This record gives sequence, C-alpha cells and structure tokens, in this order.
Amino acid sequence: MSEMQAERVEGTPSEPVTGEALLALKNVTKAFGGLTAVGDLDLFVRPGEIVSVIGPNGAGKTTVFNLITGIYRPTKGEITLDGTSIVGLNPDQVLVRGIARTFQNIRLFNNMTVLENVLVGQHTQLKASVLGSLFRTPRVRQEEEAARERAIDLLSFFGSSLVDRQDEYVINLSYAERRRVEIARALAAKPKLLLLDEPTAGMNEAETLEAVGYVRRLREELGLAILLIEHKLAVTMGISDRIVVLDYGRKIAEGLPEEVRRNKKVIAAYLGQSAEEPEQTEEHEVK
Ligand SMILES: Nc1ncnc2c1ncn2[C@@H]1O[C@H](COP(=O)(O)OP(=O)(O)OP(=O)(O)O)[C@@H](O)[C@H]1O
Repeated sequence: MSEMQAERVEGTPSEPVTGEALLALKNVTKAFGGLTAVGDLDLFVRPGEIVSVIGPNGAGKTTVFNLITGIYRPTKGEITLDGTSIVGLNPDQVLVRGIARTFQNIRLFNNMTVLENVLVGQHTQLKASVLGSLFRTPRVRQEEEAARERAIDLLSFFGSSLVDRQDEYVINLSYAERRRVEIARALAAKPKLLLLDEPTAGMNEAETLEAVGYVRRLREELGLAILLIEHKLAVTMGISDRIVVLDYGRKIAEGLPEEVRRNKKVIAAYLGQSAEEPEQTEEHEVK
C-alpha cells in the first residue's frame, strides 16, 4: 500500500463535492445518558454506491441505522438526504423521502402471506382516501390491482420461487427466503437508498453467495445506493465500494476493502490478534 493510500484510509476520505452525496452524516453524535453510542461521525453515501459499516459488537452500527431512519434523533450533528436535512422526521417520513431498511432480526408480519407483506410496504405509495377504501370504488380497485402487480414484480426480482409462494404465510418460508421478502417489502417504498442490517445473518454459504448476488443486482439493475452492516468479512470485502469501520462509536478507518483489510487500527480493533499485522499493540490506543 502506498503512503498516500495509507494516509487516506486512516484520515477522512475524500469528501464528496457539494451535491454529490445522496446521504451525508456530518459530525453526528448520539449519547444515551453517559454513553456515547456514536461520536462525531462523518459518513456519506454517493448515488449507486455500496458502503459497508463494520465494527465489533456494540460499536454503534445499529445506532447509525436508527439515526438515519428517524428512530433516534441525533444529540448533535446533521443528516441530509439529497442535501436536505432529515433530522426530526419520523421513520415513515424518512421512508417517503427515499430511505428504506431491513432489520437485524427480520421484521415481517408472520400472520400475513408473502404478497400481503410486500403490499404493506407500498402503503406510502397508495393514494386512495379512507372513504374510497371503505366503499371500494373502481379507482380503489384499480389501485389495489396495480399494487398487487407491482408486489409480484418485486418478488420476481428474486426469481420465480417467491412468486410461486406468494400466498404462503411467511412463517412457512426459510430464513433466507424471509430475508428476500423483507427486501422486496423495502423496495415497495421505491427507495433511493437501502439500509441492510446484516443481510446474510443466519444464512449458509450457498444462501450467502446468493444474497451477495442480489445485493449487487439491487445496485446494478435498480440503481440503488446501499448502506449495509455485515459481520461476515468475506461478504463485506467482496461487495463494498467503500468500508467505514467503527469502534466504540468512533470512525477509526475508512477506505477501499483492500485498504481497510490492511489497516492496523482495524486489525487491532476488529479482526483480532490473529490477524497478520505484527505491531498491533500500539494501535490499541485509538480506542
Ligand atoms: N436505546 C439505547 N439505550 C441505551 N444504550 C443503547 C441504546 N441503543 C444502543 N445502546 C448502546 O450503544 C452502543 C452501540 O450499540 P449498537 O447496537 O449501535 O452497536 P452495534 O455495533 O450495532 O452492535 P452489534 O454488532 O452487537 O449489533 C452499545 O453500547 C449499546 O449498548
């Protein structure tokens, strides 16, 4: 690795020029009482970029997702989407603005079918009035039919298996299939940015490979920007344009996968002592 690359990865990476970032966190802090879960975080995602957030347990990754999606309000700092602040919006409003997410523990309605779960994801898109829905006017019926067709189309992103099982209760699906339904539901809101919280958790190797394939396709075919939390390093390294590493709520490194993999602070904090670098101990001071 050249000196210049080492400098870049350990410092702040090249900032996007004004207007280039889709999502930008500036100096974001979230404190829970005396605990700083996220501290002074700068993070950005460009349109069409796949960015991973990694770090040890408790590093603040999920808190970052909760801050972006309006579950938490930052104690300090600014979060913008397309240059406009989204701080103070509730999760539904953030979704309407174009940020959808999946959860570490899949959150689907188990007492609903595959299709119904995806239809629920479209609620931000529907225009029918309450009265119209009550009396099932032709316009409402038309809208429902269009929503159904679109939901099936979203399921077909993952091939024919979910389309074939659209009337199955999600509880009867495999874990990997449920993850796909959750993504289809997120897509139903027509997001620009998708936040995936451990998209391959609980999957075997074949399912993981498949998941990596469709995450890439989400960008390539749907033009989505993706921010993901992922514990499997092989997945993160293979899929990301850029990786942001958190430790105790602070960003300790950022860069291309290959740069991050060799970064001493990352090795010390995240990859553990078994990783290759010899001079790890002095890097512990970054904590
Ligand atoms: N609502 C909350 N109230 C108090 N502390 C919280 C809250 N949410 C998170 N924390 C704390 O903030 C820190 C960061 O937690 P967070 O869940 O964001 O980490 P993480 O990197 O996602 O961890 P993991 O990989 O285990 O999911 C932890 O110390 C956690 O205990």
